[in-house]
Amino acid sequence: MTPAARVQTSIELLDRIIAAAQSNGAPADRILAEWFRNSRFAGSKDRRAIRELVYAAIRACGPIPVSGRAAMLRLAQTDGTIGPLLDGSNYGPAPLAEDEAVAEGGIAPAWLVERLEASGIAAEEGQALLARAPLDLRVNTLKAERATLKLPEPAEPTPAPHALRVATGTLVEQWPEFRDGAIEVQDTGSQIACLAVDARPGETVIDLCAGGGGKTLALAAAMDNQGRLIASDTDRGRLSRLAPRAERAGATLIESVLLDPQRELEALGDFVGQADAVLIDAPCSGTGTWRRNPEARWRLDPAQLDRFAQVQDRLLDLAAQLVRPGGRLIYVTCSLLDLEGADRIARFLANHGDWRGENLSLPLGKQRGGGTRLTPGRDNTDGFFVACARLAC
Ligand SMILES: C[S@@+](CC[C@H](N)C(=O)[O-])C[C@H]1O[C@@H](n2cnc3c(N)ncnc32)[C@H](O)[C@@H]1O
Repeated sequence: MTPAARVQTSIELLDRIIAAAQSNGAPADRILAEWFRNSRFAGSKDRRAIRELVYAAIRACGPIPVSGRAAMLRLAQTDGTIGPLLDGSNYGPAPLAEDEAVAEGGIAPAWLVERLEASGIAAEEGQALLARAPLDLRVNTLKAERATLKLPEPAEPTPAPHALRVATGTLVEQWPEFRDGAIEVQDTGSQIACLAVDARPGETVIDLCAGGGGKTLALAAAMDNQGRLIASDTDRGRLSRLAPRAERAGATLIESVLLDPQRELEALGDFVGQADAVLIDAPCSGTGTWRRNPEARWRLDPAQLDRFAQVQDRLLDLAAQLVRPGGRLIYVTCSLLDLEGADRIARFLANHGDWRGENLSLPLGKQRGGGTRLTPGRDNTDGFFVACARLAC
């Protein structure tokens, strides 16, 4: 493909990504993967260039752009190589017309920027939300140790005890160490959220919103396969991804429990008042993960944020019923908004007099309200809010 054809293809893909964001359709990654699958004429260099152009254009626009071309024109204001390619050549984009729409820049739509600022995320912290995310691994202590593990490419330790950082784009899934379960891909922030659970061998631990089990696997390793580890979720598809991952990781203690939405306690009845710890990795806006999913900024609205907060409150109340006297619950969201972090744990503690907030001592992050917040700017992790509460004995 010519460089101009790559730009035009990126514009067309951006149109699809914008339409999908407006209709709650497929995420950008899936739209790109599908196009690559169906466009055999595009070689690996074309694919890499198109992916980079598309993501750079998404990052360049704050609010949702009116069109892919408007997004590309925005990017052209900072990337001088694009303008000359708007030349009307075969398969290339049409030349620039007078008064063409150029998308607005910025970090996010204005209402969301306001919410972030009110939550203490502005200036450099705001810019960092759109940087490129590093690629972190967790060494699975059921199979290996960070100090002695040999990997095919250089890897640097991060402040999480089992984490290693490798060059972004490294195809770790092809490494024998990945296939053998010695390593998992997991952001350092996510690993630190698991540390907050302080799961011990022999305990009964519930990972209430386990999804595909990213955190469950870290808890299994912390428990050294001893005790009971319940992985529950309402999403059958996500939960079904856990079993093969657990097998690869040698995590043998995990019990998966599919929950019925609104009737979660029916499947978890045996655990009422029994768990030493319940992790609530709650569904949220994902504002802390924009480095990986920058178009997620275009999918949020204020009503949706309020709905997330309601679900988070419900899950906190539900989890509290599962904890034994003296046990703990750990509340986590990958959001930087106080509405989904400090405000939620404050409400929980205000409504449950027999629970106390507990300070966490974590290798990264800074106190925010009744919890610890990790941010892409300060900690170079995904953004997380993590809080711990303990039930009186
Ligand atoms: C942030 S994701 C979890 C990610 C996962 N813990 C990991 O580390 O990979 C939130 C999960 O909550 C689940 N969820 C939503 N509503 C739920 C409910 N009422 N009970 C349990 N899980 C729920 C979603 O299906 C989703 O998998």
